[in-house]
Amino acid sequence: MTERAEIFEVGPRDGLQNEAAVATADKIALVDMLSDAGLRRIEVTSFVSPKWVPQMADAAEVMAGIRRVPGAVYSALTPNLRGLEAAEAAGVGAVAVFGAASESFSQKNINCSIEESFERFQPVVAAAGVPVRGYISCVTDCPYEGEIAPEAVARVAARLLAMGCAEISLGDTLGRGVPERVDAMLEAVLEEVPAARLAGHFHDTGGRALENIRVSLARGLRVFDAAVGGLGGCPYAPGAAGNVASEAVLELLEAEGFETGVDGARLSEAGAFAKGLRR
Ligand SMILES: CC(=O)SCCNC(=O)CCNC(=O)[C@H](O)C(C)(C)COP(=O)(O)OP(=O)(O)OC[C@H]1O[C@@H](n2cnc3c(N)ncnc32)[C@H](O)[C@@H]1OP(=O)(O)O
Ligand SMILES: CC(=O)CC(=O)O
Repeated sequence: MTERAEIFEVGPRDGLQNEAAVATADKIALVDMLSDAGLRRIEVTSFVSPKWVPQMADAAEVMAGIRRVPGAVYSALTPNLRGLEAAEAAGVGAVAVFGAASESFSQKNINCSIEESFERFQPVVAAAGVPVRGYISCVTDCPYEGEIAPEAVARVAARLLAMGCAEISLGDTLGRGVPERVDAMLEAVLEEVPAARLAGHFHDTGGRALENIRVSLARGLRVFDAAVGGLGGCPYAPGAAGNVASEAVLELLEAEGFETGVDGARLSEAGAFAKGLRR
């Protein structure tokens, strides 16, 4: 039997959170195209402060407008209880808390230390009526601190797992990760979290994202975050390029013999549409 691997589509959220003035109707159309392409986990938006990320201010409207395909899970970022309540009212199928392995990035992105972030996330995980994903940003490099030690990532991963996160996504936020350091980071994290509970989240600033995915596959990971059209970036990670393109990840996974359930032609159409949303 063919082994499965999954593309976790983050284009509508990570892809568009850095793009000014994308119309709500276009965000909805993009999510619908991704559903039609066969993606079964789509991160639609973020219930965050509109002062921090104004691009996601229409989160509830986007959630209300999308066509929900049976079997597909539509999720959102929720940094605190307020975000969780709004997300659940909007009918999300899953949520995500997002921390970091770098103190400076944690402060810049969510305005608190790593330890304080656990205190904020704990009630979100406890109260959530849907599965909670835990992101860790800066798993190899931080835009403010440089290289991050694998052990720092493993410590955060262990805390998120113990808290009750269903899955932990390892984010190379800056997109400067190289296979050797990604492999060392994974070796440390796998001491704390089994591969079946991990996802790889690679930006592609340095052009090594696909190699980093290969290394992750060899370590047993089978879920990879990607953004259609290679859109993306974080407002608090200056210099970071987009997420690895979903189209490129699909090509890699198919070449490696994995079944994904994604229709490449429809994904390409969604990619062309997504690229047209860039300013
Ligand atoms: C690597 C990545 O790509 S991660 C994703 C990109 N980054 C992000 O989305 C970061 C988003 N960050 C944030 O939204 C903020 O840092 C927060 C909400 C997490 C924390 O900010 P803080 O200022 O510490 O929170 P605090 O509770 O004091 O609230 C600040 C303001 O935001 C509002 N707010 C807080 N949480 C939310 C929320 N979930 N939804 C909407 N508004 C919110 C508050 O009402 C307050 O508004 P006011 O200034 O008008 O009174
Ligand atoms: C939450 C994320 O988007 C993860 C990252 O890029 O660090």
